[in-house]
Amino acid sequence: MTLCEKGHVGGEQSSRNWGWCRKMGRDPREIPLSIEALRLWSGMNARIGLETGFRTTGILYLAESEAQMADRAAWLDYARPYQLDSRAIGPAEVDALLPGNTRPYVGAVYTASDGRAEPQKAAPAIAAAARAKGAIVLQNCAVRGVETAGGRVSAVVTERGRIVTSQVVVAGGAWSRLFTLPLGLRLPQLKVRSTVLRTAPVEGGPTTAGWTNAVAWRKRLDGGYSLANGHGGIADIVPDSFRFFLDFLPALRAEWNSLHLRLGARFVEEFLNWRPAALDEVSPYERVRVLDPEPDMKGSLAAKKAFDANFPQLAGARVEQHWAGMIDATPDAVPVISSIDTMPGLFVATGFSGHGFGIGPGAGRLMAELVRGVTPVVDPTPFRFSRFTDGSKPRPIAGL
Ligand SMILES: NCCCC(=O)O
Repeated sequence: MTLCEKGHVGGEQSSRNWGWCRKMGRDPREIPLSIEALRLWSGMNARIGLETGFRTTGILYLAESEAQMADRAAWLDYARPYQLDSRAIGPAEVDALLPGNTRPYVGAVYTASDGRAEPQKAAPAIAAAARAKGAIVLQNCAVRGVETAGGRVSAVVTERGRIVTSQVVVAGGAWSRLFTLPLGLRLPQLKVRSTVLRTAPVEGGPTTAGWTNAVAWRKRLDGGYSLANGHGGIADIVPDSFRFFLDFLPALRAEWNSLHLRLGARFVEEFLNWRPAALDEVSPYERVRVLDPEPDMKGSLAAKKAFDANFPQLAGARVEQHWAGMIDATPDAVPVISSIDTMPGLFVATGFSGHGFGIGPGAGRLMAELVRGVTPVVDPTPFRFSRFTDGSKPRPIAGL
């Protein structure tokens, strides 16, 4: 197995996300895969002999009104068949889980068995373990494209030469749409810019992660907190926003109150530079080794302010870093983990829609099983690429 990475392992979204590993709040189509992912996370450090930062900390989705509590708790109906430990709790239990919290909540949905890992540690550690098992991990080695023979995958062309192969998995995150375009695929994928900050280590405070309307927090392995704004991020308007407008219209309607649309430099950047190149030319993947978008400082500082208001005893915690990442989203907010019917040997794993880190180990297992042609750990049907081409009209499930 050879992994080609245009930059370095853990350079883009795998290191830039919140670090949450959760079953709670998942789209029902993802619940079985998230259960498998949490099972794998819980044994990951022992399995690879390295520290990923995974800890079972519990996660709270907090409610500020009875109406919001009812919305949050509605998800429990989807989870019931799986007998998870997710449950609705009242204000007394919220207070017990959030020492020092000063904001009143009417309750929360709580999953004690959910947790977090450290995005900046996990992917490099897992890659190192794969290497130790014989995988070849090539960094600074962009794949420019895929070659076929008789309609089947026959090779990938990298900036350093050709690799003959009959099977390729495109797991390109925000780049997957561009990469699959010359392969004749119409992968409806847009990007959401999400900003996170981290504080210096601080004594005390909750170990349970929490998500309010204003801020999401989780304790870090280094003793600080990772914080993000409670809203859904910034959707930069780019040429693909127009191409996929109708595909994403239901998602846009569902997320209208939490997404911020922006027209700015990203439109020009993608219009000019996000274009397929010939395989013997320098590709966009070499020109942008690491996609490092501008953090949304206003939103990030608002998150810190909200966290400080919740936990005044932690307000002195210094902000060490703000960063942003590009979430790659599909119209139904469910990933693609799929073979591609029109090109035997081609597989795609992408579109994790902001939930990819937590579900990653399960997604990796499922993709590997599809490639090997063995019985998959969960039903892969919800993740098939062909839902975008067979007239299914994929859309998010209302209320999630
Ligand atoms: N963009 C949200 C990241 C956390 C999560 O959904 O698990």
